[in-house]
Amino acid sequence: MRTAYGVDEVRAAERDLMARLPEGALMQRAAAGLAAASAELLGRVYGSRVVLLVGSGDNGGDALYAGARLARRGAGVTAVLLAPGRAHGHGLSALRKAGGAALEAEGSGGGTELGAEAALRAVARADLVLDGIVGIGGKGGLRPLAARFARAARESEAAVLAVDLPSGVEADSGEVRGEAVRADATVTFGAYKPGLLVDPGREYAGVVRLVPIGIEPAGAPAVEALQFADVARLLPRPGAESDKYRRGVVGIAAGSAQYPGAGVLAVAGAVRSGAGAVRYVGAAAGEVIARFPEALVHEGPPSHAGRVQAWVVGPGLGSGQDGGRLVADVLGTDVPVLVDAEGLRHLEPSVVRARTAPTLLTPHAGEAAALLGVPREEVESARLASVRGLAAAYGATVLLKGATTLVAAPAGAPVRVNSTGTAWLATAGSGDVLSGLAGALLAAGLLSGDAGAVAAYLHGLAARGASGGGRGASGGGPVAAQDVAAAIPGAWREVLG
Ligand SMILES: NC(=O)C1=CN([C@@H]2O[C@H](COP(=O)(O)OP(=O)(O)OC[C@H]3O[C@@H](n4cnc5c(N)ncnc54)[C@H](OP(=O)(O)O)[C@@H]3O)[C@@H](O)[C@H]2O)[C@@H](O)CC1
Ligand SMILES: [K+]
Repeated sequence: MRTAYGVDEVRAAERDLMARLPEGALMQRAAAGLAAASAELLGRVYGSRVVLLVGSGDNGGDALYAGARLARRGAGVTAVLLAPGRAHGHGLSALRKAGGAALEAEGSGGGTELGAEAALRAVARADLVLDGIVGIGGKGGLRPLAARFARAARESEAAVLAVDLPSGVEADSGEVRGEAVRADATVTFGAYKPGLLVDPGREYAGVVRLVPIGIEPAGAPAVEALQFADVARLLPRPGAESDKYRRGVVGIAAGSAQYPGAGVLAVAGAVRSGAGAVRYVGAAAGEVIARFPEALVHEGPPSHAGRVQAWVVGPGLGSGQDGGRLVADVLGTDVPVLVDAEGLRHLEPSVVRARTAPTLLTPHAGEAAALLGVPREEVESARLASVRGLAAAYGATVLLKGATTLVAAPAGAPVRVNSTGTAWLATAGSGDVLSGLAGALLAAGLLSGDAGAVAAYLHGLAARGASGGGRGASGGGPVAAQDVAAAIPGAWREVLG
């Protein structure tokens, strides 16, 4: 499991350790990790041009000490001081002693070159820029001078390495207000911060490397990401004695005369995901049976369809009264229910809260915005707060779709983040497949938070497999939703194998 801790937890762990170590020891560990990552990005340190963007806190101190190490190895290192009188004193001395220079980006203080213009020219000419403007002490959006240098770093050809986290990204949430540094890589210290795993912050961080400096945050992480081994542990495996009921019967109430395909794709996701049997209720029974003769189709309300261990309701339902009746009927059962897509339009918080069995809601940003009564942009810019808010309001587990998927439980457990997906996955019908997949896992007995996170993981992996993109998020070619469903068994084998 990859875990990420909030600023308060990291600070508390730092205090505990600092009390037992000589002064400056943690900063030296951080600087050593930064210098090693810098050397990797540069390829050759000797003769390279390195610029340090140095703010007024310890984040800038880390950059200065790393710069001193690089200067000793023959790099030409220039520190750009954004708050000249307040830069980390010992770090600045160390840099100067190692042969590095400093420019003052503000005011008309001393130094060999003056003013922001010279500093901006240095950034434009650099091979590597180290972003030590702010770390976990950052508050609000970047101030104007810092924002100007964040832009300059982005416009320069230099590789950009963020110290602890890209300046302008909120450590606890991944929110970005205005300008932020866009890094090719980030070296983070002691623990991942939520903002490095959650969009939009994640996109600014590039490749993230964790440098252990000895701190061990206590308590539950704020955010966690399942890894291969975690998913393998959670995946249901049929035993010799398993019959279809033990494997789990999943019910799918989806599709309409207008959108029969959504019903077919939700069934496809469930059939490919280990369900013992799939029952289908809805207007696309003919299409479903034609494609999946193994499905059991029923007429009448879902609650009369026979034994089911979990229901999926919503994909492709019309928004009319029929949809509302179907959702109400399914929510009235005492088994786990997943509500997706049009089904989400018929939700009453009080009805969901009153359920005794788990409910899993799977909105994309637009649907989440409608549920919260806010504009879509607000959900996209504050994804962590949005998913937590929805889970609390509905007393349900919520899976918020996106380039990274977030899964929040109502009782405030760590939010699960998944980034196995690929940009090719943003295609019509892929959400329907996800609902069938997650429904099958619910029917197999997984807890709703596990079912959501494991489904998101497999769905992303299947899409990568189908797109031929390997394990990278941007490779490969187009995929259709049915290709994703067909690739689920392969993704499953990959995890177990
Ligand atoms: N945790 C650990 O174990 C270890 C942590 N270490 C390192 O320490 C870092 C934390 O250092 P920190 O506490 O000194 O805060 P930091 O991030 O440098 O920023 C504070 C300064 O920024 C300023 N500022 C604030 N907001 C701003 C904005 N929007 N735009 C512009 N400026 C803004 C603010 O200015 P002020 O408000 O005071 O005017 C203040 O002076 C951490 O990220 C890691 O790199 C390592 O050395 C190893 C061990
Ligand atoms: K930084």
